[in-house]
Amino acid sequence: MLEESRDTFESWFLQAFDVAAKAVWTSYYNPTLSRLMELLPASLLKSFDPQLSNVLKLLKFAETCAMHYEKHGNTTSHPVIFDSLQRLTNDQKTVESMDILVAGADTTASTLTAAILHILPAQHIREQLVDSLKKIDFDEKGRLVLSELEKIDYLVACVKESLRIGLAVPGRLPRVVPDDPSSPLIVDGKRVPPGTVVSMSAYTMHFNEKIWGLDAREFNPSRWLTPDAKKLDQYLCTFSKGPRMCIGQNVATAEVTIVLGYLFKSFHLSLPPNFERPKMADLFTLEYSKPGVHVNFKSVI
Ligand code: HEM
Repeated sequence: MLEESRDTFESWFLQAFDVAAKAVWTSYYNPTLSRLMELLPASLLKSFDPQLSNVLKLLKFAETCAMHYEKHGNTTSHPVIFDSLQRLTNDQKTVESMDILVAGADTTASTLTAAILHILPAQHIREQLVDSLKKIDFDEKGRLVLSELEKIDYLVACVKESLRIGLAVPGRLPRVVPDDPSSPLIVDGKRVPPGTVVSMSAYTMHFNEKIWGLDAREFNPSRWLTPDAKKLDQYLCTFSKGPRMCIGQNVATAEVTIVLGYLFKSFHLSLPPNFERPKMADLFTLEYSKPGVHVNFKSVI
């Protein structure tokens, strides 16, 4: 993917995400249209919108991954997701593969964009982060070890604050109230009938001043370093909560920790003088307008 374009991060893979993301609200609010599209053959769909061919290519890619496992089994030295999906039909395996590809890419990228956007203009935060990273060194293979990075409190605080303010999935996540008389859903003293669709959002939770204080909308990693900061963890719902919460949350947190650690240890990063903040749009995941965030890199070594 990185090799596809020399000067930009454009790739068919990411274009497929853009098209799929834009279709999310159509399928939410116009389920009949999205059901109709499911019935149409791929060739016809492509003639409606040529960009859809990248989504179909992504689906094909997911199918190839699932079929590769079917034919060869696990060819790696570690467990893979398909080991746990053996009860599913081939179509279901393809959809699960697609789910993981889509769920894990833009969300993590969006969180890192938020981190860069907030850390670079705030000199005191940037300097404190760079300073905190002096506690560790690259290993003999030039890598930063995750378990060592996780011991750097200020980096961990920056990661948590990026997950909070970046809220890569900002909107409401619907749930159906179960029919369980032993544990009815009571809100403000009123019983919500079973079958009702209810939802809450990371957006309302993460900007609630009663929880985070008057600076709820500011990027302030230090809020995670106070003596009673542990209690804030329960209000961080970037990955949702409960049985359907994100299965990739540990991978995502590790990725953000490693990338921030690596970037701020290896480079002097700065925003160009004519920098303009990209616009944000809630397309189920939080997307930033093109061309994204341009950053000046200067090697530390
Ligand atoms: C910062 C990065 C990420 C964020 C903010 C995020 C957020 C979320 C949220 C809020 C949900 C719940 C959706 C709902 O309740 O309807 C979810 C589900 C999911 N996420 Fe993530 N995610 C991230 C990274 C990842 C990664 C790296 C993977 C895979 C490697 C992943 C795989 C999944 C899957 C498969 C689900 C569906 C789980 C289910 O329905 O049981 N996510 N994610």
